[in-house]
Amino acid sequence: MNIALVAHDKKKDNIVKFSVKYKSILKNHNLFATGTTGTRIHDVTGLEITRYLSGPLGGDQQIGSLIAYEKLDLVIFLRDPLTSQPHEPDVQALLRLCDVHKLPVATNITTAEILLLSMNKNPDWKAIKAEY
Ligand SMILES: O=C(CO)COP(=O)(O)O
Repeated sequence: MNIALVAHDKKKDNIVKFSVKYKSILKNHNLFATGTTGTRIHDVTGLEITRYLSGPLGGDQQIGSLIAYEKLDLVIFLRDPLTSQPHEPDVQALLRLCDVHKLPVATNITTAEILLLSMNKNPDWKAIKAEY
């Protein structure tokens, strides 16, 4: 699968912890990330990650472009719901595109675990998307 990993600053420790916990799964997939998130994950896990610009500098839009071209299978975007973001329109645009393209997207860690584990185990998940 092609998986995007993105996290707001207060959620970066969580996405790093998640990446360490699931490194054995993540290493078998193609990983994409916004700049700082990707660097944090790579530095701790050594996972190969295609890194884009930092989110506030256009990285969310670059991930959005991958979504628009249907290049991604899963987006894990650990949002910080308690802090306003200067690039909130970009965040909304990325999440909107996930819905436009019926892309599985997790915005909190519990959903992230459930989606990664179930999609990794069940390669037939694409049939759900195709059915509707
Ligand atoms: O801001 C972000 C998501 O909106 C994430 O960007 P960074 O990974 O560069 O911090």
